[in-house]
Amino acid sequence: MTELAAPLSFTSTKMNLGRAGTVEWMERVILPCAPRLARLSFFVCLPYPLLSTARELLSGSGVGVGAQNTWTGGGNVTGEVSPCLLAELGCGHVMVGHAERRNLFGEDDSLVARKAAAASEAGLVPVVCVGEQQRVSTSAAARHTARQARAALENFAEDAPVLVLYEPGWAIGAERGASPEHAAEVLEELHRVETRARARFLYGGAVVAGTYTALRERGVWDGAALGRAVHDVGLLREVTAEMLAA
Ligand SMILES: O=C[C@H](O)COP(=O)(O)O
Repeated sequence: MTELAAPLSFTSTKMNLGRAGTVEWMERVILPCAPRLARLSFFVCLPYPLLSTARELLSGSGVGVGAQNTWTGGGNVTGEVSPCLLAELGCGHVMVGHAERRNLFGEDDSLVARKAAAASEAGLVPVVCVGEQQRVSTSAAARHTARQARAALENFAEDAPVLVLYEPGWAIGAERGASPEHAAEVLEELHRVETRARARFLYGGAVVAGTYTALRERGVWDGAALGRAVHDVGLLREVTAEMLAA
């Protein structure tokens, strides 16, 4: 069994906070929790225009900065942001293939694969997001998710680090996330198709205190992505304490 010293965690603010809101949130929630967040190798994925501000604010805190999306390289693509620029701006990670991008912009596995490869070549760690959009049976979810991961990482460098985030679309913002049993079966399938030594597996979707422990009891999860759990300092302390103790 693969064991990690401490689980990994991150969050994405999506488009929910402007500049002032992001600064306020970081000062009120992230910086006070920074010592424990650093133990979780925590990073925040932000809209492009806020990356430099965040880098400055979080400098020396141990909390990293990541992007929510990227493109497949550089060149003449109006309106996109290359992974090389993200690396230059100090990002360590970039999300690719989030459920919302697949849903709203029709991003498919082939595009996600090209983005992941380009991100990795630029020195970023891609967070490859996979998961069923609608509620389906556990076996169907496992097959679907494993197929997405296989396609996204088919030509990915064998020795490069990658985070695979299982985040079922239906669990995002839902009252409850996937049951540990459901997630465990999906994870098992993900481990079967993705065997790179430096691949790490995270769960996301309605994560609360207790989620990570319940998942860990049923499989080798390397961490969890936090959404609503990062809105409030008390909640974040609770969830991260539980993760560090798991
Ligand atoms: O994109 C997914 C979110 O980060 C999950 O958010 P949530 O934990 O509030 O459901």
